Amino acid sequence: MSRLSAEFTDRTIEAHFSHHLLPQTKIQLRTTLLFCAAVYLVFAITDILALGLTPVALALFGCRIAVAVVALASCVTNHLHPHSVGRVYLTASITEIVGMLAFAPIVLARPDELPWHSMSMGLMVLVVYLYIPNRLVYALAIGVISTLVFIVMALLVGELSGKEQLTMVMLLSLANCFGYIAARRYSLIRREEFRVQSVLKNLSERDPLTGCHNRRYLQQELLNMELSRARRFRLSLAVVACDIDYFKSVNDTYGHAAGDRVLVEFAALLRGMIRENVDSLIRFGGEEFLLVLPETDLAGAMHLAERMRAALSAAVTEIAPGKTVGVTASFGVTSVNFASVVARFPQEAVIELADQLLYAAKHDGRNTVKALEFYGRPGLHVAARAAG
Ligand SMILES: Nc1nc2c(ncn2[C@@H]2O[C@H](COP(=O)(O)OP(=O)(O)OP(=O)(O)O)[C@@H](O)[C@H]2O)c(=O)[nH]1
Repeated sequence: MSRLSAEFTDRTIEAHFSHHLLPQTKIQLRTTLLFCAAVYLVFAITDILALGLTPVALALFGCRIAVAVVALASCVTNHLHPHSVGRVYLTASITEIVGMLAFAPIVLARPDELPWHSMSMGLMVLVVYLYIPNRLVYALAIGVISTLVFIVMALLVGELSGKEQLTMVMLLSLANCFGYIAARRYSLIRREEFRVQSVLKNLSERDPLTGCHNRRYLQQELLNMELSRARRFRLSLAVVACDIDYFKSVNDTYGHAAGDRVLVEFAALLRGMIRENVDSLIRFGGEEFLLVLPETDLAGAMHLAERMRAALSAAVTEIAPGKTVGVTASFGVTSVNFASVVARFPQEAVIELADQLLYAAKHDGRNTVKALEFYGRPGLHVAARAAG
């Protein structure tokens, strides 16, 4: 993580983190902006008390209304673009800048009350760092620049003694320092929590040897999610079960470490042939893997399985310098087309069929692909029929 900006140095991880927090961030932004806008308007009372109901006080009220309108527009923009993280930061920054700009005429119109204005400025700076959700670097830039502008203005128009000027500068500098340090600490803690959560999630969902998803993830999340999606949009979903042939003899002949190497290479070969972020590869157990292929019909899945089978039988794994081993695999392929299948069935039924086909391929001499389409009948009757 970057020490200055308190963000992940890897932009992809940072984007993932921001999207993960987006719903919470938006609620926080809306609440804070509306609250700050209300406070800004209520403080018009101080203008009227200081200046009376004069045109200047009314002009200042206009500035306050402008801040409230920008805050409201920010909330509406974020509501209309629910998935944009960039827009959240942009609207937060614009509102902060407008809020700071609108403070300038108030200070200029009421120069006698500079100590109070300094206090308000300190509070506004803390709000920028700690309460309005924004990137820390933007908050830092807005906090520091507006503080400098305020100090210059105060020195030019105010009639503070040297001692008071020094106190004001010190207090506002401290507000910036404490605001930045606290916001940075908070930002780092939240990212560390996210990192730990991601590591734990990864550990519970992935197989440590091959990096593939594990059976638990398949059964508790993935398959259910993909089946529901395919059913909702009336799409095809294919499942391919594959298992290395005579894998026990690899272990027995070359040792367990060589067997592990073969498993890793096998998984890498399968992973290299599927669509990134669309298809999923699961280590189902031992040397058996499962592929879940959304929007894929039986012919497409069979074609892919056949390409995988051929690629594997042509490949070799280096298990020691200069020593290679070649393996083959058997494949069971099934697909369900929700454009025609309306019956509900337990998710295990698709895996069971792919598994049965895999063992049929083993019986048929191994290094082969067996495929059947899976379909259901009304009344929860589930059956399978051969493709084509
Ligand atoms: N090296 C290694 N071996 C494993 C792992 N998981 C399971 N195995 C081995 O995989 C082998 C599976 O053997 P079998 O179920 O008899 O299957 P096979 O020898 O591949 O025979 P067929 O599947 O019938 O072609 C066993 O020897 C297991 O110990 C693993 O993570 N690493």
